[in-house]
Amino acid sequence: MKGLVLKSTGSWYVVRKEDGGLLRARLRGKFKTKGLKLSNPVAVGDHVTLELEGEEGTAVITEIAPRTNHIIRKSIHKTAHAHIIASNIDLAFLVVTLVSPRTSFGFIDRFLVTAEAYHIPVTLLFNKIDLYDEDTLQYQERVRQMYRQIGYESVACSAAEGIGIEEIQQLLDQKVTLFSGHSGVGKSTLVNTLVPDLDLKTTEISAYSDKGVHTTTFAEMFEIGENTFLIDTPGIKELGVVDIPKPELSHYFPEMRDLLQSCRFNNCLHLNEPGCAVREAVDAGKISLTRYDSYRSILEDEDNRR
Ligand SMILES: Nc1nc2c(ncn2[C@@H]2O[C@H](COP(=O)(O)OP(=O)(O)OP(=O)(O)O)[C@@H](O)[C@H]2O)c(=O)[nH]1
Ligand SMILES: [Zn+2]
Repeated sequence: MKGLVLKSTGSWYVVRKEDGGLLRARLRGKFKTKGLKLSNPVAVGDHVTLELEGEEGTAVITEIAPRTNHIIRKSIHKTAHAHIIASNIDLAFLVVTLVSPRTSFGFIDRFLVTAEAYHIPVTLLFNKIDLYDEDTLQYQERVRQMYRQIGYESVACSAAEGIGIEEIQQLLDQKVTLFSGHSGVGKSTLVNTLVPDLDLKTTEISAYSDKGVHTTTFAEMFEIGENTFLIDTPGIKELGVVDIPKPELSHYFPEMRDLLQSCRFNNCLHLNEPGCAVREAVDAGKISLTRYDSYRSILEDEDNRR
């Protein structure tokens, strides 16, 4: 039998069967995870093979289908171990706001770099546009244009006033979509506007979780329509940590990627090296200074982490 993992509660998983019904499933014995040292071999979003066991309607997970992608959180205690937050993500929505609170470009660009490294397409959702004055609206247009030019689409929306909701619903359709963003940008409000009956489904699923067992749930997947799923990652604002060697960082900036062959040195970090094609593009206004600043700031952080 095949299934889709919707939720992990420690040793038990909530799995959606192909007929839409839910099952409680667990792993048996040791489970091989190719090369990766993981604290959890099975993640939300995994497609698994199951065998029914006993009379209680529970199942055992015997196999995990290869993942198209996955996002990881490094364990704080055991640095060698990583925790897979979710897998097989078709699209990530990054909810941002220009006011109340203001999302920094540093945060946005860091998210985009990580998503590039994970091979997850991102669409930016500029929420709370009902609060924008004329100047902010114009500023927003310039910001959206900047991201559009390098390949990131965006939607201007207001969860509070129901603006842009249909457009977002069309983008979600038939996909597994991850919702991210800083606290307070309106993720919950947006999700509740998009899927008014989600609370109901949440309750149904949590009835399956073990009572009295203390576990931390990192992610949960919700079925919000035919073949359409949404992943919520409570408490996780970023996409996790990816170790990107400094000379490779520019590969994850789409607007820099095409220029890299043109730098004089093939290990160019695009800082002060002579004959740097990226610097030339920045000076010529072809690469935005905002993005270049983010690039430099991420490079510096890499220094600090070592
Ligand atoms: N004016 C306005 N307020 C909004 C909008 N969307 C959300 N809010 C408000 O912003 C505040 C934060 O919204 P939440 O949905 O809780 O934000 P969140 O991103 O889920 O925050 P966390 O749960 O902390 O991650 C609430 O007071 C919402 O009512 C919007 O489109 N316009
Ligand atoms: Zn260069």
